[in-house]
Amino acid sequence: MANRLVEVQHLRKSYGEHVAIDDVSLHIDEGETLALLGPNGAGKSTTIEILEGYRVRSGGEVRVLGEDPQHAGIAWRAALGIVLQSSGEASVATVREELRGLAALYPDARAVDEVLAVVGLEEHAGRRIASLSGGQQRRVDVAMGIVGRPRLLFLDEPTTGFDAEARRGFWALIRSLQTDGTTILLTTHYLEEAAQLADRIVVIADRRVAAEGTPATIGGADARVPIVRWREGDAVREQRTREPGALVASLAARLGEPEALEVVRPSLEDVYLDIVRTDRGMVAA
Ligand SMILES: Nc1ncnc2c1ncn2[C@@H]1O[C@H](COP(=O)(O)OP(=O)(O)OP(=O)(O)O)[C@@H](O)[C@H]1O
Repeated sequence: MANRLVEVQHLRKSYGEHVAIDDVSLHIDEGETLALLGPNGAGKSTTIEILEGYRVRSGGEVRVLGEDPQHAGIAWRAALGIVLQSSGEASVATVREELRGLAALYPDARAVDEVLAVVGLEEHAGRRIASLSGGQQRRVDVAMGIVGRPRLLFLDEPTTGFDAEARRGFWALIRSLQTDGTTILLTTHYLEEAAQLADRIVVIADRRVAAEGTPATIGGADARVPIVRWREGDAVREQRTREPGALVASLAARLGEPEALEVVRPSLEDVYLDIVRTDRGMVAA
């Protein structure tokens, strides 16, 4: 049976009168990457920071690496890698100095040069962190999260501010950590990122888990039914069908070459938006 590194049951957190999360249950098995998705303010950072031991929960059960984060000690913390949503003040130390200092605190740290190469910061190793661009500073955050060779890595919106090429590079980095067996909890607003990296996805909306599944199955089979779209006179027509080929053939028989014909398979982003809108009681577009 898979080794469960994270187990959350009926988690609840309120800030005074305001209930931020009401009933969140999820788990992560060793070696898995779980993406936690949800609209702004849904409670993703709150959930992650409770798992990291930075916030005190109001109710429910939480086990991370077998311990309750509220009472876990320094050895437990050394097994975690944490990339917070914002890193706060940028250090005046150089990238290499900062990583060396941090690596010295861990029992089995990665070599600093290896980490610099992996996050693509070799050429900037001698620069002060405060002088780097936003995307480069984010890579430093990721480097600091992985230098201790964590068993469990928390990535809270890690690629915000990355350009498209840097984001692809980051995905390659995460894949290499996955190959090494690192277990990862990721939050992101980039649905393509979740589709690329996650083994499983949990969507939080309206303070609860609204959906759970793999990138290919979340939202149910009906959410993936292809849409055939074409123009007929002035009107754009569309029809959802499990047999798009047959529909296209019948359109071609009736109309000749149909204008503006396309067959669209809903992306994870389409499915996610349906889940979130349905949860808010809105009619899915
Ligand atoms: N320290 C705090 N005090 C009061 N309310 C808070 C605090 N931290 C978060 N909240 C509230 O709790 C809710 C959940 O916030 P959280 O930051 O966990 O959401 P999120 O899903 O991470 O959002 P985003 O995608 O915007 O980062 C929000 O309504 C937020 O305003």
